[in-house]
Amino acid sequence: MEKSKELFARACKTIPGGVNSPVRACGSVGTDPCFIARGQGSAIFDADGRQYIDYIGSWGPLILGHRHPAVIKAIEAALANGCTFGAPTELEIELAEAVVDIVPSVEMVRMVNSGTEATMSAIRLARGATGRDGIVKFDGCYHGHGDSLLVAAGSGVATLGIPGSPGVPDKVAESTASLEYNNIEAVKEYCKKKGDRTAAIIVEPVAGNMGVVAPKPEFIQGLREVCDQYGIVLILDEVMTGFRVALGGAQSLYGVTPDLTTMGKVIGGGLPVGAYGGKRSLMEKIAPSGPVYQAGTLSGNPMAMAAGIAALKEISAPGFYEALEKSSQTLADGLKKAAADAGVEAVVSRVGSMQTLFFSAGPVENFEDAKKCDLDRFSKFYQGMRDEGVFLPPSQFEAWFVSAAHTEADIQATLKAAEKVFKQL
Ligand SMILES: N[C@H](C=O)CCC(=O)O
Repeated sequence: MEKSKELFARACKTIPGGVNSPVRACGSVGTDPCFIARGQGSAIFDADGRQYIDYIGSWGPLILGHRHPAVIKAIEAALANGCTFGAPTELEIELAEAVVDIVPSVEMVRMVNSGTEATMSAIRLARGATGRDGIVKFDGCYHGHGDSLLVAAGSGVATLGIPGSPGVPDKVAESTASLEYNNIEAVKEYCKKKGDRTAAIIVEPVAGNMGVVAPKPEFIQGLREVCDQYGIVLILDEVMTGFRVALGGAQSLYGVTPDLTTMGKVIGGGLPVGAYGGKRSLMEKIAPSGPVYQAGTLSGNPMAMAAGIAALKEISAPGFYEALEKSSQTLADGLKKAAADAGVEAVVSRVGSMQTLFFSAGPVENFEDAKKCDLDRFSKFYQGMRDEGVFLPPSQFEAWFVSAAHTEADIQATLKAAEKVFKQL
């Protein structure tokens, strides 16, 4: 028996579904997960010793690839002083200062341990600051698994085809409205009726959890105007896009200034870090400087802070995003050509180093478009690529991530594999 299969059977006995996050199980693409033994640069190696070119990148954090020397060195140096203290350290200030320097809308920032924690805390802050309960999100956007935000969510919720989750009280779900992504008119209509009861509008400025869907400029910029009109807190959820689509995140690409930004993934350099930050007047409402409570035993963990600082330093180097854009574009253009040459209807939707291949004849602009794509074809494509040594997210409702560790040879090998697999579809 293969080692991955053996490990999966063993995991299923003690871990629900055999995994610690549903999308890893690969059930929707009709296969079992690969158990991973190690990673290096753009490559990962499974428990059976097979090597893959990795486009999951731990779902986004690994913009520098696996085991980047600067990140490893920083973690080792922090570890030498101890794992955790539950008391402030200078490293926390350094990471906070780096974030404030890079993202102009963030005047103050609080570190947490995950993107979910960041969005949950930002929602609480918006409710506490406005005295309102209502939240607006968008169909197919995913903001972690907090109760208020699982309504019509993307990512694993979309992959499993479930509308929400049992266990979320109706009262909580009722305070969240989910509207169509990229439809600013729907937001204006909603706010005419309920704007004065809405605490926050939260959005992925580039959707990555229904597959990658770019925002229409009038949508993303229109949200700012609506929030100003009704006194609503605008939260850009940049857990995926922050430090990813540009150094300053999607807000710098689209020229939108949010009240609050949620961050995760790249900010931790591969260790568990989330953060939320924004206007000083809002952030000062957080305990202990204000009444909105939020805390964390391991928040600001020294190893995680050190990894984040090292990662942000690397990605701030001149030319970093230009090089990433070049390899991402080569991959996207090559995939489009390979699909067209094979007579396969496909759309590559890309913003920077995030992209998704949709099996669709037309553009994908919202969750409804994404759900209409040929998911069966996606499953076959996924399996074919995996057999060829290319490790893609096992769901169309996810983003592929290109990292600085992907070489021209990696991209060309991926395209060669895709040419072969498209022809088999
Ligand atoms: N799309 C999710 C996060 O961004 C994928 C990660 C997970 O659910 O485990």
